[in-house]
Amino acid sequence: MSKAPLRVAVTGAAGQIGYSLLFRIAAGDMLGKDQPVILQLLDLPQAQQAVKGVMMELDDCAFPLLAGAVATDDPNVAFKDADVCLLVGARPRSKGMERADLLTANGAIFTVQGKAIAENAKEDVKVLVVGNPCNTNAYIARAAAIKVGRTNPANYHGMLRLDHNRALSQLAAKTGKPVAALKQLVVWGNHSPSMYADYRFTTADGASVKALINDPVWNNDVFLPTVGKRGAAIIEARGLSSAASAANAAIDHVHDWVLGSDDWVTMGVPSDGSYGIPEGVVFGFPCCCRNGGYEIIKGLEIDDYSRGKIDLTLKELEEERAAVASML
Ligand SMILES: NC(=O)C1=CN([C@@H]2O[C@H](COP(=O)(O)OP(=O)(O)OC[C@H]3O[C@@H](n4cnc5c(N)ncnc54)[C@H](O)[C@@H]3O)[C@@H](O)[C@H]2O)C=CC1
Ligand SMILES: O=C([O-])CC(=O)C(=O)O
Repeated sequence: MSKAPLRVAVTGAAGQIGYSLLFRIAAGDMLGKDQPVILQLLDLPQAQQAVKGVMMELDDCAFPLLAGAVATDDPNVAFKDADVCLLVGARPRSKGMERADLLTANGAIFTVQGKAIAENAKEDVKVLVVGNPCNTNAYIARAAAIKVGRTNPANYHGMLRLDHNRALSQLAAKTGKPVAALKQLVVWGNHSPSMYADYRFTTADGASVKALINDPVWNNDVFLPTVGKRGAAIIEARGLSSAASAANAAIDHVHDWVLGSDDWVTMGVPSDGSYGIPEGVVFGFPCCCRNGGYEIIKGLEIDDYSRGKIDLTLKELEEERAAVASML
């Protein structure tokens, strides 16, 4: 017997990431090849015609798993009974624009959407914020949702998976090992150049990647800036932000959260106080997923270098948090 469809709400459905994301969700890449889905697409009134066009193309793919699709400009309709919400819609950073400028522009959007999710979605809804600045937008949506109650505050995430995947790829190139051989990577902190991609625990076919590379100068001067500034490098090259790789990372994040992971995955999750990160701050942590839930991996040793990096990215998040405090 086929499974009952799950409802997936996607905001910013007419945007670039939306265009890379929706077809893969409908093809079963996110929730499984046996899991029917209903897409609930939210975008601004002026983008509704474009969303209709995307829906026409979804029709034309004749996806066997696509059990329905609706388009709306009303968050209460988009999030109704949603099992998963992907909050992609936001004002994207354009060439030369600072992330800080995005904070106020996006704060209002995520207050409204957090409230609408808490009032309308399933009680165990899983929410992933992609729209930047995604950690703080997730923090805002979670704060608005907590005021309503009903949903699980632990289920409001920000997306660090693109940073994780970028770091994996750089490490594979450096070590000459296939991506699939690399295990136990973590990217701590904010989805911004301040993030700290940490391969001290990473193994390649069981061997220590840190020992294989054995090059702290490369780590500090090449690896971390390359991963941290990759988004800006893509914008510089394409004139547009990274859409296909961001969509891929969103699919990876939700896929592993729902279906489980056999390796560590980096997720931007509300801190439970682990590693000295204040409770509630949405922070990139090493996680493992099972039975539809996730856990922060505890007890990893934090050396002085790492503590410095983690504190730096936390400081940035604390500043973002202070900047939006009056909106909450
Ligand atoms: N976390 C991550 O790793 C990454 C995040 N991003 C972020 O994702 C976001 C989306 O990027 P793109 O798809 O390239 O942008 P885009 O500009 O192509 O699309 C954004 C869409 O969101 C819609 N939108 C704006 N406000 C909305 C609202 N209040 N409700 C619903 N829809 C709304 C717009 O009408 C547009 O269709 C940006 O904030 C970008 O910075 C991009 C890449 C990676
Ligand atoms: O800065 C942006 O808008 C794009 C982004 O987050 C990334 O590619 O990491």
